[in-house]
Amino acid sequence: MFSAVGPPVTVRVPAKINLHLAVGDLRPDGYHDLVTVFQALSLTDEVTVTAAVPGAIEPGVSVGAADGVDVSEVPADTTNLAWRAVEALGRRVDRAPDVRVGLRKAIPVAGGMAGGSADAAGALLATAGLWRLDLGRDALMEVAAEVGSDVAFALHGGTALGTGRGERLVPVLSRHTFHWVVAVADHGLSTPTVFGELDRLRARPEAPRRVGDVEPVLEALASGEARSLALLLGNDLQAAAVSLDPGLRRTLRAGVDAGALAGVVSGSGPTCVFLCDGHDAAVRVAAELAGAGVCRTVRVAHGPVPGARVVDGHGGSTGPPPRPVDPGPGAYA
Ligand SMILES: C[C@](O)(CO)[C@H](O)COP(=O)(O)OP(=O)(O)OC[C@H]1O[C@@H](n2ccc(N)nc2=O)[C@H](O)[C@@H]1O
Ligand SMILES: Nc1ncnc2c1ncn2[C@@H]1O[C@H](COP(=O)(O)OP(=O)(O)OP(=O)(O)O)[C@@H](O)[C@H]1O
Repeated sequence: MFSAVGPPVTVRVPAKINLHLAVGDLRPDGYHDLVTVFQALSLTDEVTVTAAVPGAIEPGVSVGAADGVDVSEVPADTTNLAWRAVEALGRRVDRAPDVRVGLRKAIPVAGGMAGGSADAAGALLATAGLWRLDLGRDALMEVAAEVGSDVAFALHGGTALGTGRGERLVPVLSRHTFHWVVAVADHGLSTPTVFGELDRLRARPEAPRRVGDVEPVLEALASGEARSLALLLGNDLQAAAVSLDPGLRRTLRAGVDAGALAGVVSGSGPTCVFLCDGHDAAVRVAAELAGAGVCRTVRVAHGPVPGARVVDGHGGSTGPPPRPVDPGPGAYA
Protein backbone atom coordinates (compact mmCIF):
# COMPACT_ATOMS: atom_id res chain seq x y z
CA MET A 1 0.00 0.00 0.00
CA PHE A 2 1.64 3.28 -1.12
CA SER A 3 0.45 6.54 0.34
CA ALA A 4 1.05 10.12 -0.71
CA VAL A 5 3.79 11.71 1.34
CA GLY A 6 6.21 14.59 1.01
CA PRO A 7 9.56 14.97 -0.76
CA PRO A 8 12.65 12.98 0.31
CA VAL A 9 14.14 13.64 3.74
CA THR A 10 17.90 13.57 4.30
CA VAL A 11 19.43 13.13 7.74
CA ARG A 12 23.09 13.45 8.72
CA VAL A 13 24.16 11.19 11.55
CA PRO A 14 27.47 10.86 13.41
CA ALA A 15 29.80 8.01 14.33
CA LYS A 16 30.40 7.34 18.01
CA ILE A 17 33.40 6.49 20.10
CA ASN A 18 33.44 5.23 23.69
CA LEU A 19 35.69 7.34 25.93
CA HIS A 20 35.04 4.87 28.72
CA LEU A 21 33.59 1.39 28.28
CA ALA A 22 33.14 -0.82 31.31
CA VAL A 23 31.69 -4.22 30.40
CA GLY A 24 29.93 -6.30 33.05
CA ASP A 25 29.46 -10.05 33.01
CA LEU A 26 27.45 -11.94 30.40
CA ARG A 27 23.69 -11.70 31.11
CA PRO A 28 21.24 -14.56 30.56
CA ASP A 29 19.87 -12.73 27.49
CA GLY A 30 23.29 -12.82 25.77
CA TYR A 31 24.07 -9.14 26.36
CA HIS A 32 26.47 -7.50 28.82
CA ASP A 33 25.64 -4.62 31.12
CA LEU A 34 27.67 -1.58 30.17
CA VAL A 35 28.70 1.67 31.76
CA THR A 36 29.96 3.77 28.91
CA VAL A 37 30.63 7.35 27.95
CA PHE A 38 29.78 7.94 24.31
CA GLN A 39 30.95 10.85 22.25
CA ALA A 40 29.60 11.66 18.78
CA LEU A 41 32.31 12.55 16.23
CA SER A 42 32.31 14.68 13.08
CA LEU A 43 32.50 11.59 10.87
CA THR A 44 29.04 11.24 9.41
CA ASP A 45 26.80 9.16 7.17
CA GLU A 46 23.88 10.61 5.22
CA VAL A 47 20.59 8.80 5.03
CA THR A 48 17.94 9.82 2.49
CA VAL A 49 14.46 8.33 2.70
CA THR A 50 12.18 8.64 -0.33
CA ALA A 51 8.57 7.53 -0.68
CA ALA A 52 8.31 4.44 -2.87
CA VAL A 53 6.43 4.86 -6.16
CA PRO A 54 5.11 1.71 -7.90
CA GLY A 55 7.14 0.97 -11.03
CA ALA A 56 9.54 3.87 -10.41
CA ILE A 57 11.00 3.84 -6.91
CA GLU A 58 11.03 0.40 -5.33
CA PRO A 59 11.07 -0.07 -1.54
CA GLY A 60 14.51 -1.13 -0.30
CA VAL A 61 18.02 0.07 0.39
CA SER A 62 20.81 1.51 -1.78
CA VAL A 63 24.31 1.91 -0.42
CA GLY A 64 26.88 4.40 -1.67
CA ALA A 65 30.31 5.39 -0.44
CA ALA A 66 31.61 8.77 0.63
CA ASP A 67 35.11 9.64 1.75
CA GLY A 68 36.75 6.44 0.52
CA VAL A 69 34.81 4.04 2.72
CA ASP A 70 34.62 0.46 1.45
CA VAL A 71 30.94 -0.42 1.44
CA SER A 72 31.21 -3.83 -0.21
CA GLU A 73 30.27 -5.50 3.10
CA VAL A 74 27.20 -3.39 3.72
CA PRO A 75 24.09 -5.36 2.77
CA ALA A 76 21.73 -3.66 0.32
CA ASP A 77 18.82 -5.80 1.45
CA THR A 78 16.37 -6.26 4.30
CA THR A 79 19.17 -7.20 6.72
CA ASN A 80 20.53 -3.66 6.57
CA LEU A 81 20.11 -2.05 9.99
CA ALA A 82 18.61 1.07 8.38
CA TRP A 83 15.91 -1.08 6.79
CA ARG A 84 15.28 -2.90 10.05
CA ALA A 85 14.79 0.51 11.67
CA VAL A 86 12.18 1.48 9.04
CA GLU A 87 10.37 -1.83 9.62
CA ALA A 88 10.44 -1.30 13.40
CA LEU A 89 9.01 2.20 12.98
CA GLY A 90 6.38 0.86 10.57
CA ARG A 91 5.31 -1.76 13.14
CA ARG A 92 5.08 0.95 15.77
CA VAL A 93 2.72 3.11 13.71
CA ASP A 94 1.07 0.26 11.80
CA ARG A 95 2.42 1.22 8.39
CA ALA A 96 4.10 -0.68 5.57
CA PRO A 97 7.76 0.19 4.97
CA ASP A 98 6.94 1.78 1.61
CA VAL A 99 10.17 3.76 1.31
CA ARG A 100 13.56 3.66 -0.38
CA VAL A 101 16.51 4.26 1.95
CA GLY A 102 19.68 5.69 0.38
CA LEU A 103 22.89 5.54 2.42
CA ARG A 104 26.02 7.60 1.79
CA LYS A 105 28.57 6.06 4.09
CA ALA A 106 31.69 7.74 5.48
CA ILE A 107 31.70 5.89 8.80
CA PRO A 108 34.05 2.86 8.71
CA VAL A 109 32.18 -0.43 8.31
CA ALA A 110 32.41 -2.94 11.20
CA GLY A 111 34.88 -0.57 12.81
CA GLY A 112 33.43 -0.18 16.30
CA MET A 113 32.09 3.28 15.46
CA ALA A 114 28.44 2.22 15.23
CA GLY A 115 28.09 2.92 11.51
CA GLY A 116 25.13 0.60 11.03
CA SER A 117 23.48 1.98 14.16
CA ALA A 118 24.01 5.51 12.85
CA ASP A 119 22.23 4.58 9.61
CA ALA A 120 19.39 3.03 11.60
CA ALA A 121 19.01 6.24 13.64
CA GLY A 122 19.15 8.32 10.46
CA ALA A 123 16.52 6.14 8.81
CA LEU A 124 14.22 6.45 11.84
CA LEU A 125 14.40 10.23 11.91
CA ALA A 126 14.10 10.60 8.13
CA THR A 127 11.16 8.19 7.87
CA ALA A 128 9.39 9.90 10.78
CA GLY A 129 9.81 13.18 8.86
CA LEU A 130 8.68 11.71 5.53
CA TRP A 131 5.60 10.15 7.13
CA ARG A 132 4.97 13.35 9.13
CA LEU A 133 4.62 11.29 12.27
CA ASP A 134 3.53 12.95 15.45
CA LEU A 135 5.74 10.71 17.55
CA GLY A 136 7.36 11.91 20.75
CA ARG A 137 11.09 11.79 21.26
CA ASP A 138 10.78 9.04 23.88
CA ALA A 139 8.83 6.83 21.49
CA LEU A 140 11.51 7.25 18.84
CA MET A 141 14.23 6.42 21.37
CA GLU A 142 12.30 3.26 22.31
CA VAL A 143 12.14 2.12 18.69
CA ALA A 144 15.87 2.92 18.40
CA ALA A 145 16.76 0.75 21.40
CA GLU A 146 14.75 -2.11 19.90
CA VAL A 147 16.87 -1.99 16.73
CA GLY A 148 20.31 -2.04 18.45
CA SER A 149 22.20 -1.04 21.58
CA ASP A 150 23.98 1.90 19.90
CA VAL A 151 21.07 3.31 17.89
CA ALA A 152 19.64 5.50 20.67
CA PHE A 153 22.96 7.27 21.10
CA ALA A 154 23.20 8.03 17.38
CA LEU A 155 19.89 9.89 17.72
CA HIS A 156 21.01 11.59 20.91
CA GLY A 157 24.54 12.71 19.93
CA GLY A 158 26.81 14.95 21.97
CA THR A 159 28.40 13.22 24.93
CA ALA A 160 26.32 10.85 27.04
CA LEU A 161 26.55 8.27 29.76
CA GLY A 162 25.08 4.97 28.59
CA THR A 163 23.96 2.14 30.86
CA GLY A 164 21.96 -1.08 30.41
CA ARG A 165 22.99 -2.45 26.99
CA GLY A 166 24.17 1.10 26.26
CA GLU A 167 20.69 2.27 25.28
CA ARG A 168 19.80 4.11 28.53
CA LEU A 169 21.28 7.58 28.11
CA VAL A 170 21.93 10.62 30.25
CA PRO A 171 23.58 13.69 28.69
CA VAL A 172 27.05 14.52 30.00
CA LEU A 173 28.29 18.06 30.33
CA SER A 174 31.18 18.51 27.93
CA ARG A 175 31.80 22.20 27.29
CA HIS A 176 34.79 21.89 25.03
CA THR A 177 35.70 20.39 21.70
CA PHE A 178 38.13 17.48 21.68
CA HIS A 179 40.29 16.69 18.67
CA TRP A 180 40.72 13.12 17.48
CA VAL A 181 42.60 11.11 14.91
CA VAL A 182 40.73 8.05 13.72
CA ALA A 183 42.86 5.14 12.44
CA VAL A 184 40.69 2.94 10.22
CA ALA A 185 41.77 -0.70 9.89
CA ASP A 186 41.72 -2.62 6.61
CA HIS A 187 39.23 -5.16 7.95
CA GLY A 188 36.36 -5.28 10.44
CA LEU A 189 35.72 -7.10 13.71
CA SER A 190 32.36 -8.62 14.58
CA THR A 191 30.85 -7.07 17.72
CA PRO A 192 29.47 -10.37 19.19
CA THR A 193 32.83 -12.09 18.53
CA VAL A 194 34.68 -9.36 20.46
CA PHE A 195 32.27 -9.60 23.42
CA GLY A 196 32.70 -13.40 23.32
CA GLU A 197 36.48 -13.08 23.30
CA LEU A 198 36.30 -10.87 26.39
CA ASP A 199 34.22 -13.54 28.18
CA ARG A 200 36.82 -16.11 27.17
CA LEU A 201 39.74 -13.98 28.42
CA ARG A 202 37.92 -13.29 31.68
CA ALA A 203 37.47 -17.00 32.34
CA ARG A 204 41.26 -17.42 32.45
CA PRO A 205 43.31 -16.94 35.64
CA GLU A 206 45.15 -13.93 34.15
CA ALA A 207 41.95 -12.06 33.23
CA PRO A 208 42.47 -8.56 31.79
CA ARG A 209 42.20 -5.67 34.26
CA ARG A 210 38.88 -3.87 34.22
CA VAL A 211 38.63 -0.11 33.56
CA GLY A 212 38.20 2.12 36.64
CA ASP A 213 35.22 4.18 37.77
CA VAL A 214 33.48 6.50 35.36
CA GLU A 215 33.34 9.56 37.66
CA PRO A 216 36.86 10.88 36.91
CA VAL A 217 36.05 10.69 33.19
CA LEU A 218 32.95 12.83 33.73
CA GLU A 219 35.02 15.35 35.70
CA ALA A 220 37.67 15.54 32.96
CA LEU A 221 34.92 16.14 30.39
CA ALA A 222 33.45 18.93 32.47
CA SER A 223 36.91 20.52 32.85
CA GLY A 224 37.45 20.26 29.09
CA GLU A 225 41.11 19.40 29.58
CA ALA A 226 42.27 16.98 26.93
CA ARG A 227 45.35 16.03 28.95
CA SER A 228 43.21 14.95 31.92
CA LEU A 229 40.82 13.03 29.69
CA ALA A 230 43.74 11.33 27.91
CA LEU A 231 44.87 9.68 31.13
CA LEU A 232 41.41 8.22 31.68
CA LEU A 233 40.44 6.77 28.28
CA GLY A 234 39.63 3.11 28.86
CA ASN A 235 37.83 0.25 27.13
CA ASP A 236 37.29 -3.25 28.54
CA LEU A 237 36.81 -4.55 24.99
CA GLN A 238 40.29 -3.40 23.98
CA ALA A 239 42.01 -6.53 25.39
CA ALA A 240 39.58 -8.70 23.41
CA ALA A 241 40.01 -6.70 20.18
CA VAL A 242 43.82 -6.86 20.56
CA SER A 243 43.65 -10.57 21.31
CA LEU A 244 41.74 -11.14 18.04
CA ASP A 245 43.92 -8.70 16.12
CA PRO A 246 47.36 -8.36 17.75
CA GLY A 247 48.45 -5.81 15.09
CA LEU A 248 46.31 -3.23 16.93
CA ARG A 249 49.08 -2.98 19.54
CA ARG A 250 51.34 -1.50 16.88
CA THR A 251 48.64 0.93 15.75
CA LEU A 252 48.05 2.13 19.31
CA ARG A 253 51.79 2.59 19.91
CA ALA A 254 52.29 4.39 16.58
CA GLY A 255 49.63 7.02 17.40
CA VAL A 256 51.25 7.89 20.70
CA ASP A 257 54.72 7.88 19.09
CA ALA A 258 53.31 10.30 16.52
CA GLY A 259 52.41 12.76 19.28
CA ALA A 260 48.86 11.86 20.37
CA LEU A 261 48.06 12.30 24.07
CA ALA A 262 46.58 8.79 24.21
CA GLY A 263 44.92 6.18 22.06
CA VAL A 264 42.18 3.62 22.63
CA VAL A 265 40.32 1.02 20.60
CA SER A 266 36.90 2.39 19.65
CA GLY A 267 34.08 0.19 21.02
CA SER A 268 34.53 -3.35 19.70
CA GLY A 269 37.29 -2.18 17.31
CA PRO A 270 39.32 -2.45 15.24
CA THR A 271 39.28 1.33 14.67
CA CYS A 272 41.67 3.10 17.06
CA VAL A 273 41.11 6.70 18.08
CA PHE A 274 43.74 9.11 19.34
CA LEU A 275 43.08 12.16 21.47
CA CYS A 276 45.26 15.12 20.45
CA ASP A 277 46.15 18.45 21.98
CA GLY A 278 44.19 20.61 19.50
CA HIS A 279 43.33 20.55 15.80
CA ASP A 280 46.84 21.31 14.50
CA ALA A 281 48.31 18.52 16.61
CA ALA A 282 45.65 16.15 15.24
CA VAL A 283 46.58 17.04 11.66
CA ARG A 284 50.26 16.35 12.42
CA VAL A 285 49.51 13.04 14.15
CA ALA A 286 47.25 11.99 11.27
CA ALA A 287 49.96 12.71 8.71
CA GLU A 288 52.56 10.73 10.61
CA LEU A 289 50.22 7.84 11.34
CA ALA A 290 49.21 7.67 7.67
CA GLY A 291 52.86 7.14 6.76
CA ALA A 292 53.51 4.52 9.45
CA GLY A 293 51.74 1.69 7.62
CA VAL A 294 49.72 0.63 10.66
CA CYS A 295 46.20 1.23 9.30
CA ARG A 296 44.26 1.54 6.04
CA THR A 297 43.49 5.23 6.33
CA VAL A 298 43.26 8.06 8.86
CA ARG A 299 40.71 10.79 9.52
CA VAL A 300 40.82 13.92 11.65
CA ALA A 301 37.61 14.50 13.57
CA HIS A 302 36.25 16.43 16.51
CA GLY A 303 33.59 15.87 19.10
CA PRO A 304 31.11 16.24 20.52
CA VAL A 305 28.76 16.95 17.60
CA PRO A 306 24.94 16.70 17.55
CA GLY A 307 23.09 13.46 16.94
CA ALA A 308 20.98 12.65 13.88
CA ARG A 309 19.45 15.77 12.34
CA VAL A 310 17.49 16.60 9.24
CA VAL A 311 19.60 18.47 6.68
CA ASP A 312 17.07 18.44 3.84
CA GLY A 313 13.31 17.94 3.81
CA HIS A 314 10.65 17.81 6.46
CA GLY A 315 11.81 17.24 10.02
CA GLY A 316 8.37 16.26 11.30
CA SER A 317 7.49 16.82 14.92
CA THR A 318 9.85 14.08 16.05
CA GLY A 319 12.91 16.22 16.50
CA PRO A 320 16.11 15.00 18.08
CA PRO A 321 16.47 15.63 21.81
CA PRO A 322 17.75 18.93 23.22
CA ARG A 323 21.53 19.02 23.33
CA PRO A 324 23.32 20.67 26.21
CA VAL A 325 26.62 20.49 24.32
CA ASP A 326 28.89 22.62 22.25
CA PRO A 327 28.53 21.22 18.73
CA GLY A 328 32.15 22.17 18.02
CA PRO A 329 33.76 24.16 15.20
CA GLY A 330 31.68 23.98 12.06
CA ALA A 331 29.50 21.32 13.74
CA TYR A 332 30.42 18.75 11.09
CA ALA A 333 33.54 18.22 9.02
C1 LIG B 1 30.44 -2.26 21.58
C2 LIG B 1 29.44 -1.13 21.53
O1 LIG B 1 29.56 -0.45 20.30
C3 LIG B 1 29.75 -0.15 22.63
O2 LIG B 1 29.01 1.05 22.50
C4 LIG B 1 28.04 -1.65 21.64
O3 LIG B 1 27.87 -2.31 22.88
C5 LIG B 1 27.61 -2.56 20.51
O4 LIG B 1 26.33 -2.20 20.17
P1 LIG B 1 25.57 -2.77 18.86
O5 LIG B 1 26.57 -3.00 17.76
O6 LIG B 1 24.40 -1.87 18.62
O7 LIG B 1 25.16 -4.17 19.41
P2 LIG B 1 23.79 -4.98 19.20
O8 LIG B 1 23.46 -5.03 17.74
O9 LIG B 1 22.77 -4.50 20.17
O10 LIG B 1 24.31 -6.41 19.68
C6 LIG B 1 25.14 -7.22 18.88
C7 LIG B 1 25.74 -8.28 19.75
O11 LIG B 1 26.78 -7.73 20.58
C8 LIG B 1 26.78 -8.28 21.87
N1 LIG B 1 26.46 -7.22 22.87
C9 LIG B 1 26.04 -5.99 22.46
C10 LIG B 1 25.78 -5.00 23.42
C11 LIG B 1 25.94 -5.34 24.79
N2 LIG B 1 25.70 -4.43 25.74
N3 LIG B 1 26.35 -6.56 25.16
C12 LIG B 1 26.64 -7.52 24.21
O12 LIG B 1 27.03 -8.62 24.55
C13 LIG B 1 25.72 -9.37 21.86
O13 LIG B 1 26.38 -10.57 21.49
C14 LIG B 1 24.78 -8.91 20.76
O14 LIG B 1 24.08 -9.98 20.17
N1 LIG C 1 23.78 0.30 7.45
C1 LIG C 1 24.81 -0.52 7.70
N2 LIG C 1 26.07 -0.03 7.67
C2 LIG C 1 27.12 -0.84 7.95
N3 LIG C 1 27.01 -2.15 8.20
C3 LIG C 1 25.79 -2.68 8.25
C4 LIG C 1 24.65 -1.89 8.00
N4 LIG C 1 23.58 -2.66 8.13
C5 LIG C 1 24.01 -3.89 8.44
N5 LIG C 1 25.35 -3.93 8.50
C6 LIG C 1 26.17 -5.13 8.85
O1 LIG C 1 26.62 -4.95 10.19
C7 LIG C 1 27.99 -5.25 10.32
C8 LIG C 1 28.57 -4.28 11.38
O2 LIG C 1 28.60 -3.01 10.82
P1 LIG C 1 28.83 -1.66 11.64
O3 LIG C 1 29.54 -0.73 10.71
O4 LIG C 1 27.58 -1.17 12.25
O5 LIG C 1 29.80 -2.19 12.77
P2 LIG C 1 30.34 -1.48 14.05
O6 LIG C 1 30.66 -0.05 13.73
O7 LIG C 1 31.47 -2.32 14.56
O8 LIG C 1 29.13 -1.54 15.06
P3 LIG C 1 29.09 -1.17 16.61
O9 LIG C 1 30.16 -0.14 16.85
O10 LIG C 1 27.70 -0.65 16.79
O11 LIG C 1 29.35 -2.48 17.29
C9 LIG C 1 28.59 -5.06 8.92
O12 LIG C 1 29.65 -5.94 8.69
C10 LIG C 1 27.42 -5.33 8.00
O13 LIG C 1 27.41 -6.68 7.58
